[in-house]
Amino acid sequence: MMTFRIWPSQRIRQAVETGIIIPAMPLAPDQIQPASMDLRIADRAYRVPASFLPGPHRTVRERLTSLSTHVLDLTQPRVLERNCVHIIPLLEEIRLGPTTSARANPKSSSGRLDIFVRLITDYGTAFDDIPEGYQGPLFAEVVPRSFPVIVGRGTTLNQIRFRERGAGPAEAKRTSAVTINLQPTSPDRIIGYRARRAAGLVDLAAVGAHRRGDFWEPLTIEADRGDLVLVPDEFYILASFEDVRVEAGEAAEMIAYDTSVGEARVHYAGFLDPGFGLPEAGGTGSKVVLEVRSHDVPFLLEHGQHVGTLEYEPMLERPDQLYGQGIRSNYQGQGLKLSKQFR
Ligand SMILES: Nc1ccn([C@H]2C[C@H](O)[C@@H](COP(=O)(O)OP(=O)(O)OP(=O)(O)O)O2)c(=O)n1
Repeated sequence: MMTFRIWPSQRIRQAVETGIIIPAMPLAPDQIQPASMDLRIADRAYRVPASFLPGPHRTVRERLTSLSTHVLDLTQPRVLERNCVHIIPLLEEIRLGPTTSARANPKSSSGRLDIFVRLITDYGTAFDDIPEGYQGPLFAEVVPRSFPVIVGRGTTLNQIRFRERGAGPAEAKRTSAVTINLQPTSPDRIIGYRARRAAGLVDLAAVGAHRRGDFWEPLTIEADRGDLVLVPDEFYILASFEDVRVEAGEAAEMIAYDTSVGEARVHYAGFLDPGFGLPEAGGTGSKVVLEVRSHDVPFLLEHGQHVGTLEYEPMLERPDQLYGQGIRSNYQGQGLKLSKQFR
């Protein structure tokens, strides 16, 4: 029998002190979150013609030697262009013990900006999954989809969660359904946003500095309508119908419901912190943001359609800080919210 438990913030901090996590530069404030650590991009971005996995016999650097076509120096702010694949070494290396594995996911802000981000490891055969005992560097594959973005050394695009295997009775994961809201909940009747084509650059460091109307078209809906036709390949930000609540002793991950049926992909950011949506951490009424795209054909999305499932996992210990409590938390208590770069 085996149990799996997620490392809380204090355990992650300890792992930095004991050399399990090796940052190339001192950690940034707020880098350690209640159940995850933000990963920072390092000095260079390698343009490659296509996404890849190194496979069991090669390191990422070996693969880059033959695939890289151009190198961007990230010691100065640089533009990552839309639909170009970049491989970027991260400032954090890890030396996991034999009972620790890890999983990465885009940060909520990356998802909301339609930046496709996946983690790659040496000898990796899957994206975002780091096997038990992995020792080595970490890389991010980064593809901005809707907007070109400005990044530089230290920008955080994805995050890592550590999972400890232990003895004990296996527990079934608690799950809950996430459905789409297409009913107006505010006087402006806005239920979502569609990314504008040919908008400007988004500077990821410039929080609150971008006018939302320049980048996003608001979508309003009549109370008696309850559906929305998704135009193929357009990007939409919508919100869940459900208020979400993650208890202090658990963390959650959002999994796409069924990518073959639901043309609405819930694809990107999926980690929810302990305390997200908890009333005592200021989270009453927190919704999850759903990043939606239709492929190939126009698709009729309906109010209440099941698009994702939240899987809850126990923490190893209660984290010493919860989401929304004394830490920079941009999305606690949110309804429908664009990424923090927009005002
Ligand atoms: N699709 C998603 C994914 C996450 N969240 C919420 C739950 C998370 O606990 C919270 C913060 O997620 P991240 O840490 O990934 O977000 P950022 O680091 O971008 O923002 P913050 O500065 O608030 O930490 O956002 C959400 O509403 N919708």
